[in-house]
Amino acid sequence: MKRKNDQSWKPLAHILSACGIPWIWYLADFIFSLLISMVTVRLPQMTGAIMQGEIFDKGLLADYVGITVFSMLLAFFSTVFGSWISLHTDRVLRKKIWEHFLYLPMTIYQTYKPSSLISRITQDTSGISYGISSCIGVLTNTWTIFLMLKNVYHMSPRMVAAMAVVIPWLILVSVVTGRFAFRASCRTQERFSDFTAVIAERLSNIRGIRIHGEELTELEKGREAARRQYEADLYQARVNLFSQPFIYTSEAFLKALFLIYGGFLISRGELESGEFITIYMYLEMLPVFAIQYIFAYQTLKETQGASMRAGQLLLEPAEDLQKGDSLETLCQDIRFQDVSFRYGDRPVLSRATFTVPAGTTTAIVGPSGSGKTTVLQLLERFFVPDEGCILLGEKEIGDFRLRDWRSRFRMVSQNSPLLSGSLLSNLVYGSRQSPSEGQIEAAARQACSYGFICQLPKKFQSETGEMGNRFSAGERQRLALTRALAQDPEVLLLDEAVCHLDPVHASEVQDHIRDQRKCRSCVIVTHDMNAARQAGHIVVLDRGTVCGEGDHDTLYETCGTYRRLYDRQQAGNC
Ligand SMILES: Nc1ncnc2c1ncn2[C@@H]1O[C@H](COP(=O)(O)OP(=O)(O)OP(=O)(O)O)[C@@H](O)[C@H]1O
Repeated sequence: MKRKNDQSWKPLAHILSACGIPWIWYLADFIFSLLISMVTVRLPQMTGAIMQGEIFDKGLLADYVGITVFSMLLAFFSTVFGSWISLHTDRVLRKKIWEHFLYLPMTIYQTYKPSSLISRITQDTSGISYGISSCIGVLTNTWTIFLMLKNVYHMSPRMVAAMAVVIPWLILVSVVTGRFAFRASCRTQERFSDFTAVIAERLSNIRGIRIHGEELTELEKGREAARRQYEADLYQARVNLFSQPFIYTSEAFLKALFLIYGGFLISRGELESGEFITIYMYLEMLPVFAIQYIFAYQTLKETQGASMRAGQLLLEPAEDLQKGDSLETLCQDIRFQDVSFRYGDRPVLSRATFTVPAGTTTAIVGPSGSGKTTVLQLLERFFVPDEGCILLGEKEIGDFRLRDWRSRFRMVSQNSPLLSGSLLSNLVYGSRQSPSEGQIEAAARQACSYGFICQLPKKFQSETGEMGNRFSAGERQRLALTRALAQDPEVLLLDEAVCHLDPVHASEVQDHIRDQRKCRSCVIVTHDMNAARQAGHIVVLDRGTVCGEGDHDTLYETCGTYRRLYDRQQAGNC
């Protein structure tokens, strides 16, 4: 990962080229702006002519009024059109970034806190569209200045030469203030995303805060994040404050230079008074353009800052769900062969070798933290082994099309969050062909959720609340099981899938699942040794290594870890 303050333009360039920005509309806006420029340059010329004595020329006066009204109308439409394009660009960028987020590999979510990514979509996009508009403004200004200089050249070539003197000063001011603006923008973006992350994480876990009575601690954390945000905002304000003297000095410098020099040329008879008025009106405009240049450079640097993290994420390759061989069915054994895996620098699995036989229930048992859930994550291909390989028959599972592969599995985990929406929308979530009402009802009966769903006033149309928080953990687990069973996957992955259920419901659900398991492969991760005992095949993990594999009787005889886990639970049950 690159340094956060790396002032590279690559992420911005990537965003601009890859996100489907509506360039054709920007081109139209640009052409529109050029038209405005031509009118803007024409008006001072007409004013000069009128002041030079052509006040009684009715045609000129009518033209003057007409062009003034026309320029106002153009400016109005240009503003409306420009705002619309910016809003449209925001929408396009948000869509693209969201799409990319959905397909980023899970390893990226190991690196970035998901909640810190929120502002990449909500805030940074506006900075980028604003930057594009500023660039168009710069091009239009350049064109306007060119037209002005051309007109001034016809009136007095010496004035044009005088104008050229201030350009290096403008460049210097732009570069110096722009670099500070870039740093300030990076800092503000980072702090804003940290602040968002802190608040988002706390709000989604508000119950936990109340349960533990940690309101004061969290208040302090929120305050700290707000303080850091305040510091960054203050820095940005200081940069703006520091820029102002530079910017206004350039304006004063420009005006003074031209006025003095213009007056000098008039006194020598090298310039007409009407021409002087035209040039003076241009002079009045020039500092405004100069300031726009300076701010445009600043804005561009801010845009660079805003695009840095969103762009870097867009540069991360997304998972390709379509690449690889198609997979009709999973009717072969899956074999882990010398698989080693680490989260960052934390080793989790070490040369793990075992088999998940097809059409059988495999239980993965072992002490807490031994790597059981990680095995399921590797099976789902959320991660890839660092060493070794996972084979389906003779082929590496990475060779199969990811979309095909994942569609064969359905996982129910310890925490089975639902998405906000109706119960029904959650139960059909992820199914390629929506299960029929009958299938859903049958699955709900097997997962023991049918009873409590029927008691809800709106039954299957009931709202689930954020992350399903209108249901208890046990109910959420039963709903997650209902969803998995209704979708009838080839392989069920159950990670402590009944751990939140009371013993009656747990054993009822387990009985139903056991009946189901007869016709499909199932991998269960469990601390319930009685449930594990009933599995056809058991894998024992201890601190990331496989220390036993086989059925209950064999393992009880040969594997010390298994025997200890089993005996201790039986003793606890007595
Ligand atoms: N996303 C992660 N990032 C870093 N380390 C992780 C991550 N997930 C798990 N770990 C670590 O990897 C190890 C194995 O975790 P895993 O969840 O696979 O264990 P487990 O056997 O399923 O544990 P449990 O029985 O407690 O659910 C643990 O030490 C855990 O702290």
